[in-house]
Amino acid sequence: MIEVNGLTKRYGDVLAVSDLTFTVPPGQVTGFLGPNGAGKSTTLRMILGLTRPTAGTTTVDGRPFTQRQAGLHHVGALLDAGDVHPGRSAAAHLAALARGNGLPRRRVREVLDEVGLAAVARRRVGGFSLGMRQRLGIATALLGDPPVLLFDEPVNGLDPEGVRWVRRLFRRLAAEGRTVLVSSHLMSEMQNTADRLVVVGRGELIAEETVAEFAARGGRTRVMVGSPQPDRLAAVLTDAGAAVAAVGDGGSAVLAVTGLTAARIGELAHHQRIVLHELTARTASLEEAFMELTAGSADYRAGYRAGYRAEEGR
Ligand SMILES: Nc1ncnc2c1ncn2[C@@H]1O[C@H](COP(=O)(O)OP(=O)(O)OP(=O)(O)O)[C@@H](O)[C@H]1O
Repeated sequence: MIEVNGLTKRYGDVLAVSDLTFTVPPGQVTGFLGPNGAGKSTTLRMILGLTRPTAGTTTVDGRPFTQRQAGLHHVGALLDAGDVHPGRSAAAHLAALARGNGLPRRRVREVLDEVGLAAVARRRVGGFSLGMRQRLGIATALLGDPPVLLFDEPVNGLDPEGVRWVRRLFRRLAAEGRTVLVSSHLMSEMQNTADRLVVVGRGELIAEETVAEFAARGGRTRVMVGSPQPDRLAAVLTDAGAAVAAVGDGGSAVLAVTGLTAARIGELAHHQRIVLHELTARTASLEEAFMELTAGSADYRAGYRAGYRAEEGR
């Protein structure tokens, strides 16, 4: 179990992490999601005691990680896959870590097998692809057979087969009762892997919930409405309580409307004698729900009043 309490990190004017509180329970995969720069890496580094918090605390199984004597036995982490001496072989890199942490030599062979690098164990890491480096980073995290595992963007550089493999690995580690925290900036990577999500944006906690709860949020429907009279229509719909955003770039204006059914929008338009060219209900994907959540969907209403808020794509 990882507990993060009121965690804050300031770099000069930048508030990288702001009063963050969440827990990561054992036996589950927790996705740590947020756009680039949201503060995920900084948080992981603070959990590991590599970065000192400006305020707040983090504990691993009840104690600050820095108070743990045998680090790799307690927490395994993949932070930066590039952080390996390029002249060393994968086996030599892992053997040095095993020695330094009092781990049996056989663990090197076991984790190399586990991550599929046994055949290239003697090759210099400098010649490894990004995907192979990620696998080596995962092997390093597994080396001490720890109950708590942190992975920072582990899927970067992996091919589709690698992505499937890493998903199965995380699920198995959680099924063994371990605490697994995996950061990503893509919802699509997490929706088939994680049980729970901790979502951050601009250093702040946005949501902490199960993927099922998040999916319910993602299942929200919005209605795409095309009209040659978008300004009047948008005013009518916002007055009726809807959130309205403009979609696309010119041509026939299309509004993305949430908070009213397609039938109600049609009735309102008819009542106000506003012409409609399109009226289509769309269910948002989880990725869209995530983007909307992290972009601050509350801006939609204000966004319309200040002029349309342009959205990309549909
Ligand atoms: N050592 C540092 N000095 C100054 N600013 C930093 C430092 N480390 C991080 N930051 C800033 O803190 C913020 C959060 O960065 P962080 O790397 O934790 O985010 P992230 O969610 O991991 O993003 P990414 O997915 O891009 O890695 C960013 O604005 C970043 O520029």
